[in-house]
Amino acid sequence: MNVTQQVASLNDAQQRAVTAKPGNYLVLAGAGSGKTRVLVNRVAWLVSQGESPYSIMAVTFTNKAAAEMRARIEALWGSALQGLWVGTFHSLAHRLLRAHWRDAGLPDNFQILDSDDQLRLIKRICKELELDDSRWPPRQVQWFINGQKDEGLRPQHIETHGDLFTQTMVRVYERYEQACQRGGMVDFAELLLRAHELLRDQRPIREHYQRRFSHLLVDEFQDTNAIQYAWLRLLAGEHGQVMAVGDDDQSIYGWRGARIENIRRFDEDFAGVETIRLEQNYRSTSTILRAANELIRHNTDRLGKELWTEGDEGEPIQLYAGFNEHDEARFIVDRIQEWLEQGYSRSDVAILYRSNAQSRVLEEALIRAAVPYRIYGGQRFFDRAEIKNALAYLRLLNQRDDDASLERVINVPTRGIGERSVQLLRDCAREQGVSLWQACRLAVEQRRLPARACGAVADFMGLLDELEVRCANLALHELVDHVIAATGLIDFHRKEKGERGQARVENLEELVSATRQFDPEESPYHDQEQELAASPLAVFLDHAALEAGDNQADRYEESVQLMTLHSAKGLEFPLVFMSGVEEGLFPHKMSLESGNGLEEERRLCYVGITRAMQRLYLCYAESRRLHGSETLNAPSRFIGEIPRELIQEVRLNARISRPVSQGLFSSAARDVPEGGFALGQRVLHKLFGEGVILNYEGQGAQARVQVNFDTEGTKWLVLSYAKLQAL
Ligand SMILES: Nc1ncnc2c1ncn2[C@@H]1O[C@H](COP(=O)(O)OP(=O)(O)OP(=O)(O)O)[C@@H](O)[C@H]1O
Ligand SMILES: [Mg+2]
Repeated sequence: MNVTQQVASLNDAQQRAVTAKPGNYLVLAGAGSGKTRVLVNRVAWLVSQGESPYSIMAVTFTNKAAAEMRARIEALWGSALQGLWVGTFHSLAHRLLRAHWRDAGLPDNFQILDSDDQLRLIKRICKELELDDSRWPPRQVQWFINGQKDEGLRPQHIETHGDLFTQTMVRVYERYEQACQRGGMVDFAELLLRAHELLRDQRPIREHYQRRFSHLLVDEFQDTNAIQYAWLRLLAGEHGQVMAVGDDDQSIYGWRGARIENIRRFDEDFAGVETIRLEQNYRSTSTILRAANELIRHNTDRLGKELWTEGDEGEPIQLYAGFNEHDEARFIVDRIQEWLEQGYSRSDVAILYRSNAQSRVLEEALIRAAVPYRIYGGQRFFDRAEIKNALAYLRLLNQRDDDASLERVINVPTRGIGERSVQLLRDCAREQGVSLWQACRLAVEQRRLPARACGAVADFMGLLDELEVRCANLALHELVDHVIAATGLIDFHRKEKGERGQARVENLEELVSATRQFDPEESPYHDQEQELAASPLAVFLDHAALEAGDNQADRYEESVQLMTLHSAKGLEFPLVFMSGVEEGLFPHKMSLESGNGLEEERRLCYVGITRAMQRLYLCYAESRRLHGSETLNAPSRFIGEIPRELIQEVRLNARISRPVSQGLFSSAARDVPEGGFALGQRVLHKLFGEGVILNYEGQGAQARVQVNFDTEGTKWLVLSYAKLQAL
C-alpha cells in the first residue's frame, strides 16, 4: 500500500491532520485516537509530497518509541529515509552538540554523565565544600541542579533571597558546573539546556537549523517541560511549522517539571495555530472507553474532549478483590495461564502497577508458574541498586569475607571512605593474600590509611559486628528491618527528593516483606530439613541470588510485560491488569498532599485503563503487606468513579462468603481448593487451639494454610497433616 492509500484509510479528522497545508497545528485528542499514527503518516505524506526528509524532525518520549516511530515511517514510505531526524529531546540535543561542540563551548570528546556518575561528582564537591551530607544530602542537591536546568536556569540566574538553603545549593551548582566544564562532561539536563543556549546565542547556527527543519513534529506534547518547550520555539523560529500532538488528560509527569500549560501556551506562542481534534478511538472496546471517559470526567482542569468508538461493547471490566497481595498475584497469573491456553500470546498481556515495589509479589507468582516476563523500562526487584545494597549488608553479616559485597557498601551511605582508601585496602588484601574484611582490620591496626579514613573503616567494622550481636535473636524479617535502618540505608534514600527516593525507600521496606516467608513460623516452605541445613538468612540470600539471576525472559522471547503505569504511556495491549487499585496506593498517599496531585493520579489511571484493547481487569487486595507493613486498604476511589454497570465482580466461588470485606460492593468469595476450608473461616487445631484461616498456598499434598491462632499467633501448616477442624 502506498502512502496515499494509507492516508485514505484514515478517518476524516486524521486525514485533515496528515494532509494539512503548511502551518502550526495542535492535534489534541484522547487516548487511542490515532495521534501517534497521524504523526507517522504525516511524515511519510510530507515526503511523498516532495518535502526532503532533511527538513523533518520528529520528537517523541522514549528511545524505544523513537525507534518504533522511525520503523513505522520507513515501512509506510517503503525504504529508509536519509537525513530524517527522529529521536527524543535528549538524543536530538545530543546530536546538535556533537555537531557543534566548539560553538557550544565543549571539547570534541565530551562525555555524557549518567545519573550515577553525576551523583558521585556531586558528592565529591559537597565534600570539598565541607558540607555535611546528612544536612545537605547529595541526592537532594542533584534534584535541585537538574530541576534548575530543566527550567533553563544557570547559577547566576537563581534568586537566593538570602536564603541559606538556596545559597548553598547554588554554591554547589557553581562548582559542579566548573567541574563538568573542566572534565568535558555533560549531564542529561545539560544536553537540553546547552543545546538551547547554542541555538539562542549562535545566530548562524540557529538560522541554519531553522531553515533546515521546516517541519517539527512532537508526540506526547503534554509532557514537555519548560526547557524542551523553549528549545522547540527557538528551532521553529518564525517560519518553522510545528505539529504538536498530545492529550492533556494524559499529562503524568508534572512531578518532574512537565508543563501541561504548554498546550495552552502553544496557541499564543505560535502563529495561526489550528487545533484538530480526533474523537474516534480505535483501540478499546466501548466498555473500556466509557469507563475511561467517565473516570476522567471527575477532573476539573481539562480542555475537554470526547471519545467514541465503533468497536464492540466487549466484556465488562472485571473487578477482583484479592484477599491479600498474594491472592491478587495468584489470581492474575491464573487468568494469564487460562488465556495462554486459549491461544493468546504472552506479549498480549500487561500487568500495570502504581509503584515499583509492587512488582516483587507479581514476579514471584510468575516465576513459580514458569511464565516468562519482562519488566518494561525498569529493573527486576532483586536487581535494583538499593536492594543490592541491602543484600550486600546481609551477605556481609553472613560472611565477612565476601569482597564484592564489602566493596559495594563500604561507602554506602557515604561515610568518608573514598576511592583512594578502597584502592589501598585492595592493595593490602592482595599483598597479604587476605579478604578485604581482613585487610580492613590490618589497615586499622597498622594505620595504613589516612586518619579519617581509618576511623571510618573502624566504624564500618564496628557497625557490622554490632549488627551481628543485635540481630542474633531476631526473626529474619526483623533482622532485615533492623539492618536497613541501622546501616542508614533507609535514611539515605529518604533524604532523596522526589519519586525516585520514595520508590527506593518503598523497595527497601518491601524487602522486609519479602523475607517474611523465610521465617520458619510463617513460611509455607519451611520444613525441618531446611532448618538443619541453613539459617533463614542464608536460605533467603540464595533465593535472592537466584531471582536476580537470568530469570528475566530473554529479549526475543515472548513474555508478559510488567511495568509501572508511568512507563505504559503510548503503549497498547489486548489484555491488561491494573493491580493494587487501592486507596493510599493508587491514588498514592503522597499525591494527596499536593493540590493537583489527585488529578494527576486520576490522569495516570486514565492512561492505565486506556492501554487495554479487549479486556481490562482491576485488582485490589483487601489487605496488603507492602513496604514492610500490613495495611487494610479500601478499594480506590477511582473504581467508584467508573459506572457500576460497566463493572463485573469476579467471584471465584460464590458458595462461601468472606466475613471481612472492605469492598465497595459485596465481597467476592473464595475458598481453599482442597479440604473444603474457606479463607476467613474459623478452625480448631489440636495443639494450637482456635484460629482464622488467612491464606493458602499450593495444592494437593502440598497444600498449606496460614492460620492466625487466637493465642499462638500466625502459623503455616501443611493441610494434610494439620487435621484442622472447621468451626
Ligand atoms: N483510522 C484508523 N483505522 C484503524 N485503526 C486505527 C486508525 N487510527 C488509529 N488506529 C489504531 O488505533 C490504535 C491507537 O492508535 P495510536 O497509538 O496512534 O493512538 P494515540 O492517540 O497515539 O494513543 P495514546 O494517546 O495512547 O498515545 C493503534 O492500534 C492504531 O493502529
Ligand atoms: Mg500515542
